Amino acid sequence: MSANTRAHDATTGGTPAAPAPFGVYFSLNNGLSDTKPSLKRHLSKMSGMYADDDAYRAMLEKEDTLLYEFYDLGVPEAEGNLAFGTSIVYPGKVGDEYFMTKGHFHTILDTSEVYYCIGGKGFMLMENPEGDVRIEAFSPGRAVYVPGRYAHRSINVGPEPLITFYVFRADAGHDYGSIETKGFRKIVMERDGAPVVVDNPKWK
Ligand SMILES: O=P(O)(O)OC[C@H]1O[C@H](O)[C@H](O)[C@@H](O)[C@@H]1O
Ligand SMILES: [Fe+2]
Repeated sequence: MSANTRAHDATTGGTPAAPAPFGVYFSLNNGLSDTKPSLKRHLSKMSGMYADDDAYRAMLEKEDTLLYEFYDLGVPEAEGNLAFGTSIVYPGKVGDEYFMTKGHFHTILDTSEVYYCIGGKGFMLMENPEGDVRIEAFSPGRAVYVPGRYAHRSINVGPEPLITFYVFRADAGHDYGSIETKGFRKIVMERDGAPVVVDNPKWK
C-alpha cells in the first residue's frame, strides 16, 4: 500500500461488511499508533492551496516537509459502520499561513463528523455550500461537532502537534474537488504573533 492511498478492507466482493470487534492504540503523547501505518501528506501534495505561492515554492525547494498524518483503518464503507482514528497536524507555516489539512466535503454531503482534541492548539474551519463559515477552537479536551454539509479543515496555530481523534460514517466519502479549485472562503494567518481569520485572496 502506498503511503498516500486510502487503505480499504479487502472484503471478498459484494457488500462491505461490519468488521469483527477490534481495538487499536493511539498515543496520547504524539497521536501515533504503534501497529497501524499512517497516511502522510507532505508539502508537495498541497500545491496551490496556500495563499502565498512564492513562500510555498521556496519552502518546497528546501524540503518536502511532512505537514500532517492520519489513519484510515480500512473499516468497510458501509452505512452502519464508523471510521475513526487520529489526525496529527504538525506546527509550522507557509509564509504567514499555518499548516493545515487539505479539507474536504463528505461525498454524502449531509454526513457529520466529530473531532476530539488530544493535544495542541488550533482551529476547525468549516464552510457549507451556501457560504456559511464557522470556526471552532481546538485545545486538549475540546470536542468539535462538524455537521453535515460543512467542509472541514484542521489548522494548527500552536508550537506543538495538533492531535485530534475523529469519527465519521464510514461510507461518507471525501470530496476534495471544490476545495482544491476554490479553497475555503477564509484562511488563518499569523499577524503580530497571533492567529487571525482573513478572507482567502484566492477564493473565487
Ligand atoms: O482528507 P484531508 O482533508 O486531507 O484530511 C485528512 C484526514 O483528516 C481527518 O483525520 C479526517 O477525519 C479524515 O477523514 C481525513 O482524511
Ligand atoms: Fe471529514
